[in-house]
This record gives sequence, C-alpha cells and structure tokens, in this order.
Amino acid sequence: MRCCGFGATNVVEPAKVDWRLLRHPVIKRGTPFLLCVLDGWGENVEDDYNGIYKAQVRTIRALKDGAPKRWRTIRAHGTAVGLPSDDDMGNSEVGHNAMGAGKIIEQGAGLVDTALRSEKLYNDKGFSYIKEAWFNAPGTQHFIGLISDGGVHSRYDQLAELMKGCAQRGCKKIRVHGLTDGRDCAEGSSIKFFTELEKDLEVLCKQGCDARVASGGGRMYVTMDRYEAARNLNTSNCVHFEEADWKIVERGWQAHVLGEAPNKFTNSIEAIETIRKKHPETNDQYMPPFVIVDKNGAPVGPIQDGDAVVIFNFRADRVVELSKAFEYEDFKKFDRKRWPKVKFVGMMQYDGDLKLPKHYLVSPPLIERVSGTYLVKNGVRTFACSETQKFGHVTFFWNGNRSGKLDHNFETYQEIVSDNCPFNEKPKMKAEQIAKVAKEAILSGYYDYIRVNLANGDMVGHTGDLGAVLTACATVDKAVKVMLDAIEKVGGIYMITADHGNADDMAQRDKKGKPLKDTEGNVIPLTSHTFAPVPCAIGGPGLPPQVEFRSDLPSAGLANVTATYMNLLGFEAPADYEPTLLKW
Ligand SMILES: O=C(O)[C@@H](CO)OP(=O)(O)O
Ligand SMILES: [Mn+2]
Ligand SMILES: [Mn+2]
Repeated sequence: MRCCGFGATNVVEPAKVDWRLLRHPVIKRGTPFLLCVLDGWGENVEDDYNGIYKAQVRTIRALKDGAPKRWRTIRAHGTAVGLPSDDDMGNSEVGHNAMGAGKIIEQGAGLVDTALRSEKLYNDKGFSYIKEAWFNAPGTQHFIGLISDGGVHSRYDQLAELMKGCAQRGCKKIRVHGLTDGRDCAEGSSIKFFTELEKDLEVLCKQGCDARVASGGGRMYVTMDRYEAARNLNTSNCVHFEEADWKIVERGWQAHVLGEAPNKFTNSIEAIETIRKKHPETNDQYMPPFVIVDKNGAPVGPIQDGDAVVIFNFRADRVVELSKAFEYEDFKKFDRKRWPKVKFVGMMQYDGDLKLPKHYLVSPPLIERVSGTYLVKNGVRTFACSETQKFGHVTFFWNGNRSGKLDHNFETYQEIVSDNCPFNEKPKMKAEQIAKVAKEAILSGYYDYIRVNLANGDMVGHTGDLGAVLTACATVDKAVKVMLDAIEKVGGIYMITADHGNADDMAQRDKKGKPLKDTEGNVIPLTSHTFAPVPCAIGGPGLPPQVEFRSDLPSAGLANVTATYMNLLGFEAPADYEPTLLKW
C-alpha cells in the first residue's frame, strides 16, 4: 500500500543522530501516560461569551483549582509557534508541529514572506516553470486560494505581492479564483477583502496586465475540503486516506476550471453582495460557488490548456485534494469533464511523500528529529487517536508532516470517522467514542503513551454558535473525565493541554474588549481562533509528588510541551529541544 497524506514530508533525518534517550531521574519509564489535546481551548477572560467558562467544565476546571502548581498556561500563537509575528493567531498545523517537534520551526507563512522579500521566489524553479506559460497564447496565469488576512492557510498580501511580481516580469493576463473566508477572520469580511482585491487588479489592468477575478465561493463549500477520511491503520505502515467530501472540491473544479456555477455575475463584489442578500442563510464560509462572466455571458477565466495555475495557500491540508485533481492523470474522485494541460504549482509542496505538487514556489519547513521518532526508537508503545477532522493533527502534523507511521511495530493510529455536517448540528462530535477507545488503550496495559485530540472546542467554535459550544465543551469535559478515571485506575500520568484558543471567546469585540453588536442589538459571533494562551495540566497517581511546574519560564510556548511529556514518559529530552516545564 502506498503512503499518502496531506503536507510536505520527505524529511531526510541528519546522518548521525544519537537516538538514545537518557532515563529521567525521578519519573519512572513505563507508567501509562495520557496526552490529551483539547483543540481550540484557550484560557481567556471569564465572561458570558467564553464558551468554556460558561459550560462549567468541572473536571477540567478542577485541574486548575485542585493543583495550582501543576497547572499553567502556555503561549500558542505568533512567534511562539513559528509564525511571522505576535499578531498571528495560532492554528492546528503550527501548534501540533510545535508540540510534536519540541522546537520552534519557521512556518509556511514566514517562509513565503522571506522568499517574496528577498525575491528568491522569482529566481527559483517553480516560478520559471509558470513563466514558461505566459509567452504563448492563451498563457493566462491563474491564482486559486483563500482571500483574507487570516494567515492560517494563506495571506492576501502575499497574493497581491505575487501578482505584482508576475506582472512586472511579463505576465499579461491574470485570473483569480478566490475563496471567501469568515473562519480565520470576521464573518462578512469577504466584501472588504474582495474590494481590496478588485482595486489591486484594477491597478494591474492600468499597467497593461489584464487582471480579473474569475470565480469564487466559500472555503467550506467550495474547493477547500480536508483529510480524506482514514481507515483503521493498525495493520499498515501508512496513514491511508480514502474518502473525503469530494463534492466540495468538485464544485470548485466546476467554477474555477470549467467556468460553471449556478451563480453568474460581472464582478466579485456584485457576486458576494447578491448571494448574501439572496441567501441570508449562507455566510462567507459556506458561500455557494460563483463565476464571473463577460457581457455575452461567457466566463472570463476558465482554465485552458497552456495556462499556468498557482494555488497560493501555504498550508497543505485543505488543498491536497484540489492538487490531486490538477496533477493526477488517473483521477476518479469526480468527473473532471475537462482536464486542462497546465503548468501547475503550489505555493509549497503540500505532500513530500507523494511529491504533490511536483512544482512549487517555496520549499516547505524542514521538521526533523521529532519526538515521535526518538520515542519509538526507545521502545515507547504509542496509541494515537482522533476523529477525521483532527486525525492528521495527532499523526501527520505531530510527526513533522510525515504521512506514514514512524514505526509500525510501536505505533497504533486509530481514526474515528467524523460526522459530515456543520458541527453546531452535532456538537458532541466523536468525543465520547474517542474517550472510549483511549480508555481501552489505557486499561489494556499495552501502551506507554496514549495521545488524543478532542476536536469539539475548535470545530464547533468555528460555527459561532455559542449554544452549541456549551454542549461541545461539556462533552469534552466528560470525555476527559473518562480518560482521567482510566489513568487513575492504572496508576498513570496525564497531561491535558490545547493547541490554540477558539471556544474561549465567541464574541467579536471592540478595542476595550466589549462585545460588538449588530444593528438589531445581537452580539456578533467570533468564528476564528483566539490569541489566548492555552492551559497545560499534569497529574495522575504515577507522578512523583515533588514534580510540579517550574516558575522560571513564564513565556513558555507549545514547543516546551515536548520535553515536558518526554520527561513524563520517563526520559530526558534531547538537549536542543525547548526546555521542560517541570521541576522535580
Ligand atoms: O479549519 C481550519 O482549516 C483551521 C482554520 O482555518 O482550523 P485548525 O487550524 O484548527 O485546523
Ligand atoms: Mn486546532
Ligand atoms: Mn480551527
């Protein structure tokens, strides 16, 4: 079976690594250890719009109140997780990368910034490849991706810079296929971003480059599906992804490539405004696809043989499927109708194992010597589990963007298949099932290290539905209790932490922190991640009583978690990892 995944891997470890880990002086190796990541669970101001606080999560709350020296917060955004600045909120990719790797790695956003600033991007192979297309008709340069300043999957300023760079280097025709966001930025902000885009395109037109928006749609409904659902991986050495909601990608293909969508308009602002007015039930995340047409009703930018196509998202998970549709000759996920022969590149290589795409503009981050490799090489038996939406987080992202297992003899990966619906409709998601299999793994006595992610705080948080978030958080709390009870039973150790905030603030706010209200007086929901630090709690009967958090690392971040859990597993961490949070 072939290994497949979503993200750039292809990491060659340095030749001479001493993989042996020294034993920890006081924490015993072989004590069952639970590491539970609460996705989208920040420590934030306790008010009516903090879904975690409002949900009264008793078990998780008791970790803080019951053992203050074994509870602290850690930074989960900005430079602490390898993002360009502290104005960047955290996200799953960078958070899980940091926790798995024990180091702060410069991430995609920053690598693209540097490549643009230094102009290295324009001198590299990927750029030369697309440039070849421009000088023979039709030679259109297409850009597909998320239009916002979110900085999680993409950043509009990078696209603007890149389009300018193309025009300066001879590109005469640009078409943008833009996805509306509302998940990494305010719901309804698509108008603002597309207005900026249309203005920038106008400037390019004045400079002699025919530049227009050609199609679009909402990121959760058009193009940006993620994580083809994995089947059970116990017997294989691969994370094997088979099924996803390919309908989402197909809608994107029809709009971007074929120039077909039920909604046709003459510019993107008209498109977004009309769709939002006609379909008040829709929003930026779920906007139906649209195509821009000329005065004869013909699409202005279908993708043709001989064109060049750039996906300008730097984050991999939600563009792997579209990349496959462009790159694979043998492709059966949906009927492409037409498969144009184009020069196709990603902003980065999204999957290093699959070499997908073959051509890319910027090399992805190199994440080597991750904790998981050390641990399997020291005989640690690992069980990793989450539901589809976060399964790649505790495997692929955790392992430094490697899609296969690190060592099939020492690892079991189990995916619980997620529901396929907006998660405020089923806010319990699969937390109970994850807790159940984690409990079994703990009680089995076979595993040293049980690693899970509970998705609810994040996935339900993104819907902006505070009522559903309360159920989501209460469900997470119960699931944590089930796992902690199991740890208690076997005399184990636990660490509960999170990757970034989300459910901890469900209201957009003014500069003073006061919730913003719409014209009808309703609080405007916040659908994005927050900048809050995240909690980190340790404990369990197996933890020697003198072990607690040290106080000399007040601004520690997610990368410090790694040395900490390596200690809790009974080992000293590699010397160059970010320091442990523990004292003993
Ligand atoms: O849904 C996603 O793609 C991101 C937000 O854009 O969330 P997370 O980083 O938690 O996966
Ligand atoms: Mn997350
Ligand atoms: Mn999220």
